[in-house]
Amino acid sequence: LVRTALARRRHSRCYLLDYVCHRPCDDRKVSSDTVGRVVTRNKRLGVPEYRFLLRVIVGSGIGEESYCPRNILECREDSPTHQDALDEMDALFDEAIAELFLRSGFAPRDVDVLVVNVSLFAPAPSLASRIVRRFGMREDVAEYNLSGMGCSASLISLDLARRALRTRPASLALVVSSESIAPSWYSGKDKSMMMGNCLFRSGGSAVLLTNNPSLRGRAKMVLRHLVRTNTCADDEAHTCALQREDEDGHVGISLSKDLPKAAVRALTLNLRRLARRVLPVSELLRFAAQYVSSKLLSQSPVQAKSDGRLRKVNFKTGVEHYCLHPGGAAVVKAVKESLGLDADDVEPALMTLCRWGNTSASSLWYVMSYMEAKGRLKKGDRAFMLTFGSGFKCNSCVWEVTGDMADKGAWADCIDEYPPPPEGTTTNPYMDKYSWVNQVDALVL
Ligand SMILES: CC(C)(COP(=O)(O)OP(=O)(O)OC[C@H]1O[C@@H](n2cnc3c(N)ncnc32)[C@H](O)[C@@H]1OP(=O)(O)O)[C@@H](O)C(=O)NCCC(=O)NCCSC(=O)CC(=O)O
Repeated sequence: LVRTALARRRHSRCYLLDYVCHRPCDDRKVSSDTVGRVVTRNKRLGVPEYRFLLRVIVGSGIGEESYCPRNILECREDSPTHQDALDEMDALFDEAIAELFLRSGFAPRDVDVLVVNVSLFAPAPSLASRIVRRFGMREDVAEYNLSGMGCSASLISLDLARRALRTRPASLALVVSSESIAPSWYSGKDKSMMMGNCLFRSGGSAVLLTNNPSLRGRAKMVLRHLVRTNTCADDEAHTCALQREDEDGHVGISLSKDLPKAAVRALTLNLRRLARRVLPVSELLRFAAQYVSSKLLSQSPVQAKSDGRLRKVNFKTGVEHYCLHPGGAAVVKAVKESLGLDADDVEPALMTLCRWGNTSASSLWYVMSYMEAKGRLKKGDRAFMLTFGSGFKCNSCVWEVTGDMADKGAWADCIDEYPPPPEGTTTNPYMDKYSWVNQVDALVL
């Protein structure tokens, strides 16, 4: 009985064997010139919208090297075809999944579980079926396809994959996360919906997991905890990232100004459940003692707020690295403040925004890859992954590094260029080219 229990426990572990972040072809890069052309050919927009877009894209910190689908480069953002959406996905499959098999030495027929998440594109047959066919996977592969689950879906897929593995001893799972940008360009002039065009870019990730104890020695990390939280029942939270039509009938994703606030609320709920599993007893006791003493002293909320330590656990006692969803500069800043992090902790998320943009569900794997490429992840370290997504959802997990993590991955040719020199010593390419919109009289154009 003991032996069976131990074997079951061993097989319930979830190891990360390897992962690949998609690097689209160089000719799909979105330079500031490209953005200028896309914006000015939209005849619905005028100087007030140009000024807004300039402010948002400069504030987002996105550089010159993120990627978009070909239909946008070919001036067809307003009339995408079904094939455009399929092409964007196929480019991810053919590059990232193929590289993952090549690097890991596993064959497509070794895969027992396949989970795919892409929010805004759900063709029939599914994208999961498309991958099975494209790579010639086995007839009995358990395939799952998730859509409409937003930017936090990669951890939902991870959760699904690890649960599916539990019923299949010594198996392999492939998790593919992406977002479909090709059919999702917003052409109207509602500010909350124009923001998405500035933030979201093409990307994707392919992640190989196993519960096979004999592969433990080849694993990069082991999954220690995963917690999923949603605030979907709250109206404000539910509508803060919402696909809808504007008043002229243009469809897009509207992002509310309250989104960072909703993210912090969902994060608080998530941490309530995660903290007790991750933090050392000494930190939990310290927090409990301070909480009780602040209650006994009937400390006013103002006093309590002025000394953040009274109210917050020190998360750094439980994890060393922060792999935060790069939803936008304001989202990263809100998380930084509520977790008491420093500039080093949020650098991987901000650099991911700068180089790749917000690639939705796959974003956090680019953040992990940045940390790995910088040589930050050492054996025994724990990395906290935190995602937010429409719903509203906050999902998090903690990995422990068990193997060598020294791959430069998608950052191979550029990791030394990040972080760029501090603001003030360089100029923003968008400001350089388009600051004139802040000077011209709206009536002149
Ligand atoms: C866009 C920004 C980078 C801009 O930052 P800045 O510091 O430069 O400036 P700022 O915040 O003052 O905003 C600049 C101008 O935009 C306006 N503004 C800001 N947010 C807005 C919104 N949601 N809707 C409409 N307008 C908005 C401000 O009022 C201001 O206009 P004015 O000058 O007129 O006052 C930041 O605001 C940001 O990161 N916002 C959060 C983005 C977000 O929601 N990301 C989540 C994506 S969803 C996701 O990742 C998950 C998922 O989809 O599932």
